[in-house]
Amino acid sequence: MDACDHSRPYTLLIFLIGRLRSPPCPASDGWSFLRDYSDRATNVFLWISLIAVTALLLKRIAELLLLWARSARIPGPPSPSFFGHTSLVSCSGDLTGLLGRVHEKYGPVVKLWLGPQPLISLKDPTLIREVLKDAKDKLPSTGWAFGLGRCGLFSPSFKKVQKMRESLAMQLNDKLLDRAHAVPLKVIDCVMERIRSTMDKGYLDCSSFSQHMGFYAIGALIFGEGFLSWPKVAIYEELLMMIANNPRLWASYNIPPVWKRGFWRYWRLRMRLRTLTQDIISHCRTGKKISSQADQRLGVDRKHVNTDVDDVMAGSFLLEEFDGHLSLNEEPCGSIMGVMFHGCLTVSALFNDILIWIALHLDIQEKIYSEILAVCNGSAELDSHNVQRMHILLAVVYESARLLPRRPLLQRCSLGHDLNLKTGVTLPAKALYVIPVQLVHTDNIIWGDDACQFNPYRFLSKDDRHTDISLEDKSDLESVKSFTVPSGRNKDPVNSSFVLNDPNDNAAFLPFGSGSRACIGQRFSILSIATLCASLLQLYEIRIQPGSVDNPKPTTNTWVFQPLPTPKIAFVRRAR
Ligand code: HEM
Repeated sequence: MDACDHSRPYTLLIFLIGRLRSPPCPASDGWSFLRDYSDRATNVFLWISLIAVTALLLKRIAELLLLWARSARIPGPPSPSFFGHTSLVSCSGDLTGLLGRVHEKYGPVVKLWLGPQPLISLKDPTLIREVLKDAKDKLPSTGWAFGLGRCGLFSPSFKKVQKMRESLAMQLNDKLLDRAHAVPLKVIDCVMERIRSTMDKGYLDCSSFSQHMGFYAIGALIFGEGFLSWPKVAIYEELLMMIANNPRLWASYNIPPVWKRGFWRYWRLRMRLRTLTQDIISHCRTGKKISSQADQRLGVDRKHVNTDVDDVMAGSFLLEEFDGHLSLNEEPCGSIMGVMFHGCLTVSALFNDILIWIALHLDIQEKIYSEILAVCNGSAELDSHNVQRMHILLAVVYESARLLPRRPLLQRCSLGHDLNLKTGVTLPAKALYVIPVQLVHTDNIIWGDDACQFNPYRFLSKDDRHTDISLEDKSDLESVKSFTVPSGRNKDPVNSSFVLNDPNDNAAFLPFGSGSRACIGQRFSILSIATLCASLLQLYEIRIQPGSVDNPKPTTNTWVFQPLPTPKIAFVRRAR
């Protein structure tokens, strides 16, 4: 037996105290103790890690089993393998079509398995409204979609976005739309200038023209009109679109695919975009500071000023809103770039669809033109108030948004608690809920037999009867063409004949989502798109260039409306 064994310290502390009190025992040097000690410490650490990882795994397995047991009651096709329907979903490449077939067989609430994760799809409008109201979270995505970094406004957790959503929505819906012009006149001038310069050469590519309009409208909304005269605006547009056209590739990776060369190219573009965004932000801030200093010097109280200057600066108040909500660990440009991407892509896509629809339906285009003349009553002034009275035009915007929703699937999740629906169905917490918007938007039971056709009249009702008007009832709409004003009662020529139904009253109208996470830009987008359309139609007829697409008529398959072809369009100046 070792002579010093009886006094061998067990912990490092006792060892150090022992060393201080008495000289080291010659038979056991300090090193062997330290070696022994580090072995024991490593063992303890490994054991603790093993127990912690096992506990976490067991907890996760227990949660999955519970989720599995709760979801098992929801109807759906049996899971073919351990991986569930994952391969079916990825092989078909058309989740909406797959959900359509499953809904047809199993009813309005169905379940598929994505590995151990249940995906619950809902197709009934009443249930959809309930779920979109109560399920406030979204499942976290990889966040690599645009490589924006932490982006507060589009964060999955409702708690994190709630405040920012509310105040931005207030700015957009109340303050901004109260202004005379939802889209600054300067944006409209820029667009007209582009048409003038391009039309000398011939035809315009519809999608790139719409992209340009969307970019200017959203840029001016966020940064103010100073955005339009910013010297780097063209490079910014090019970069933004280069990144935006590539998102799906990077969105599919859970970790950044650093081993791919394309990723680094994407990374460099994204860094350049971020630098440019910071540049425009400081450009706007400086402009704003200069203007408010000038106000102070001149003793101007902005609240009581209603001039063009006020309009010029008003747009960039959204920037202050963003500033106020940024937390310390958030990337400063994340939310702004998020809105830039989302706003530009959605607004330009909807605008593109509207141009094509009205170019394909010249009769409707003419009716809108008559409506514009009637509402403006000879004046060229198109303010927001006037545009809100253009019911056919607004109905065309709604119908275009309905037929080709930009988000074919809405997703939600309830992180905290199960959802007990009024019908008695319980949706388990942490499952992924999806709404196949395209299926709902093309459902004949909800929208009638012409669900897949372009019929803006479905959003209009006769003033006295308030019933939906379908294509067959078109004769009823002749009065819209002539805009006869009934004597004495109502001097508003359009409202006297027809009323525009609020599309959001219909739970199946979901191009902007619905409920607690609905799009906060809906009102702004509709009004600004309608204003841009009315400004164009006031001066030009929009025509499709013959032969620019093989088949200009859009098609539908069983479940899904196919994207519209992208034709070349011509702007034919109207005779005055
Ligand atoms: C035609 C234009 C637009 C369309 C079709 C559109 C559509 C959508 C859709 C479908 C959603 C998801 C809603 C849901 O899950 O229920 C959404 C979310 C959102 N939209 Fe839009 N959007 C448009 C324009 C805009 C604009 C101009 C802004 C801002 C200025 C904006 C801001 C947002 C924000 C912040 C969210 C996230 C809401 C959240 O997660 O809480 N959108 N949008």
